Amino acid sequence: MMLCVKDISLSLGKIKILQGVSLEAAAGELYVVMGANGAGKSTLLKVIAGEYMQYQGSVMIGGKELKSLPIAAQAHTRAVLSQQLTLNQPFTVEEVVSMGRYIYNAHLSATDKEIITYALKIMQIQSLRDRTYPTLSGGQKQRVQMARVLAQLLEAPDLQATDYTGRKMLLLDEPVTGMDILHQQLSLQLAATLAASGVLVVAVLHDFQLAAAYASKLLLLKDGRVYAQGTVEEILTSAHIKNCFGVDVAVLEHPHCHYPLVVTAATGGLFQSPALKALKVL
Ligand SMILES: Nc1ncnc2c1ncn2[C@@H]1O[C@H](COP(=O)(O)OP(=O)(O)OP(=O)(O)O)[C@@H](O)[C@H]1O
Repeated sequence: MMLCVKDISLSLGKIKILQGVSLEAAAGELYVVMGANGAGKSTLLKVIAGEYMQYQGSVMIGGKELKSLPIAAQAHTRAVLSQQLTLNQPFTVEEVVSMGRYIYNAHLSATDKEIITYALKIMQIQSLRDRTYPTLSGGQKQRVQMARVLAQLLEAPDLQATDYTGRKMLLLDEPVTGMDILHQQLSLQLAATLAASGVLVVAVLHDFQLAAAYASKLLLLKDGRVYAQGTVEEILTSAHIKNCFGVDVAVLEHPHCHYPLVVTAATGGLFQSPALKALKVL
């Protein structure tokens, strides 16, 4: 098992953010974390990324306790796309993507440069390479960030040439926020392709359809605890979604695809009187 999180708890200030969270994910999986705003998804990802070392419990990556791994070794094994990354300095797109390679060498080799160009191409941002990052649109920025983590992860300018099994982990926190439908699909297909090459991918997603189509395993968090984990069919049920998100949905069989369709059952119902009481608005 490449990633084994056992009974972790984390408090920030006086608030318990995560309580008794456990999960296991193997190399090659596309492991999706879902849950309502504030459920603890980003915090869980940050713990796995080594950003909060004061957690209780254990996080084993490739058989080693996270706390015992030197920072450089961590950066070489995993790439992280964080939520709400702010970068206000006028770096160009190419410079931002290059940051993914500087963790290996202070001077970029010919291979590093090929990987950077390849990542720009995969995320379809070559035409933006000389633009400054702060001037980009939200979805364009997110594509640049995907290209940066891709550049960090790859060992060759090719998606499928290398077997990354047991060596690389990709952590994506809401990677498709602001992206149009093409680039959402492109990003998840990229994640799935990397998973097929042995990368362990952990992604926080809010979109049920993307999760249904691409997740190999799903974890549902509620109030800092694991509410349920399992396959797409086990997790994406109308009862689980109602309990975690407070919304009535219908889970339908997709007419053409192997995954379920999650559709909201009614519009406007949240502002009818009993529902408002349940939401504690009245
Ligand atoms: N540094 C912090 N200090 C105090 N509380 C924090 C901190 N970071 C997060 N929290 C709180 O922890 C809880 C979980 O936050 P987290 O960002 O993990 O949620 P999330 O599930 O990723 O939500 P979202 O869907 O909105 O991104 C929230 O109540 C948040 O306010």
